[in-house]
Amino acid sequence: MAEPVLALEGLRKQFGGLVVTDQVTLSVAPGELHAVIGPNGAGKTTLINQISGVLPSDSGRILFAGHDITRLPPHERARRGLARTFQITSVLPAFSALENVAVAVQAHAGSSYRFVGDAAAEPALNGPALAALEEVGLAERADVPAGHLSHGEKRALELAMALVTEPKLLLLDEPMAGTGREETARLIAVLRRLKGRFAMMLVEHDMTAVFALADHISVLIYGRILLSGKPDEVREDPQVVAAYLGDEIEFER
Ligand SMILES: Nc1ncnc2c1ncn2[C@@H]1O[C@H](COP(=O)(O)OP(=O)(O)OP(=O)(O)O)[C@@H](O)[C@H]1O
Repeated sequence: MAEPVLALEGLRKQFGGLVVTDQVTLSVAPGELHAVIGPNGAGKTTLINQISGVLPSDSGRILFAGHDITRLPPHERARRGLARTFQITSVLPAFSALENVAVAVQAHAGSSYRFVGDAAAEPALNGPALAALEEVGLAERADVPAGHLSHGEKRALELAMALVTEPKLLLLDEPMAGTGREETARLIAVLRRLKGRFAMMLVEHDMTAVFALADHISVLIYGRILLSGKPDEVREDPQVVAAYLGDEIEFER
């Protein structure tokens, strides 16, 4: 079996007396989409924060592309190809969609390009930026100010901004949150197209999205992995259904 892109070994995080993640061990294979599901407060966002480095882990190890990154700061993890998407902070509303992605291309390129106020004027930035917008279905909206995009389009834009960093792993934290049915379907289609090219870890409450996309699902309950397996195994596990999925899963059949 190919070396996993990401391997978590016994990861743990405690806030005061509250153990939020505990003994979390899982791995994400190259090109695999691994979904982490679980009820509110299960520790999913904390886990994503531990992986991206925003939160230091109390114990356990994080291996990324075979290297121990447990103690590295977030920017160093990002530089190695660990991209987190759907952070509200990243989009500049007054800039066009294309300019936003061009700025991300520029940031990734580092000092090779100098920012002179109009990043999108630089063809070397525009080319990859437009290609990324095409990948997420936003090419026709390239000139629209990001602030005027719909909620789902903004999420697709954030995804395009992550893609230009040439990630080895995309961490997707509830990309479908707040999107309508149609936009969810569009985002699912985008992620399905990207599947196989990037390894992805998806934290998501929308079970339609999870079961449409995941190759592997881990169920987190009270910070611990209750079950990790193929979607069909998870769907049919009586413990999981009882603890969490219930009617939602009936709905997805
Ligand atoms: N910085 C913090 N300090 C103290 N407690 C925290 C902190 N961050 C999270 N928690 C607690 O940790 C628990 C897990 O939170 P977390 O946000 O990781 O869960 P989640 O599975 O992502 O939930 P949701 O599905 O609602 O987003 C919650 O009880 C939360 O209140």
